[in-house]
Amino acid sequence: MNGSAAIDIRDLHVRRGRNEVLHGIDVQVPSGSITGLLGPSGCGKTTLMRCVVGTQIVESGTVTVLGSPAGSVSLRSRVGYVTQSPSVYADLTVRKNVAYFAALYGQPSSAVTEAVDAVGLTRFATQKAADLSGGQLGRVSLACALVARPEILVLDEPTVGLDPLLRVELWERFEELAAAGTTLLVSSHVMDEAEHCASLLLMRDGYVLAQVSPGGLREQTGETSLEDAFLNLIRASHVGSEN
Ligand SMILES: Nc1ncnc2c1ncn2[C@@H]1O[C@H](COP(=O)(O)OP(=O)(O)OP(=O)(O)O)[C@@H](O)[C@H]1O
Repeated sequence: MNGSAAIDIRDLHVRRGRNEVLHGIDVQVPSGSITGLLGPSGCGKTTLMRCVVGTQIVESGTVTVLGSPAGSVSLRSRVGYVTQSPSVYADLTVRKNVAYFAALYGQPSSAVTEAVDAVGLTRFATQKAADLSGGQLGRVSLACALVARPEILVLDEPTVGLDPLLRVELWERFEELAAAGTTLLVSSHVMDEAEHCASLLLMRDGYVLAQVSPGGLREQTGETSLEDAFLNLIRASHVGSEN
């Protein structure tokens, strides 16, 4: 990690429908490392990611990405985003889906092979996306983002529905990307995945309770399990409690 912030979020308030769902978030995401965004369903992880990629209307505050306001045209090829619902062309094969994005971003065919391999879909490269399982479709989406070789990768629950071996392999891939300088912001509600992250953003009910390393979280709470440590932090924070 080189120490500078790739993403700088200041006093961010976001409203969705009638409710404020992010309540003054202040966060700096370090470049060239993996930051895990963790918290229970509905706490605001996707909303925060949408702010980073510039697809969310914000009420107030600032989101600066690689020195520019989130959503700037200049960031389009520099920031990759993989949503929870896969967006791929059903009538194209796995390889052609990825090749399409490679062409958009001027990447060679070797990058296509590499991206398909990185998500464990080499065996399915010539299969139509329409004939894949949900988890496999998600991986095609991921390969489409990887092939562009963005400086920042924002991944919303990329390992949901994957078998344990593939999950481990994907996290290894994320670690390789971070080691090569890519900044990854990865959401999950599985605490054991937190172990792979250099920094954790622990969210609850629209607040960031802490930004801390896995080791720091253990130290701060005196717990050995990250799951227990997070619970400990939630109990201490009173966020979401009625009194
Ligand atoms: N389109 C919408 N209109 C109104 N409220 C919304 C909308 N989308 C999300 N919300 C609300 O915003 C809050 C944050 O949702 P968000 O999807 O960011 O949570 P999350 O942590 O990503 O959840 P999950 O882990 O289930 O994906 C929730 O209370 C949710 O009900």
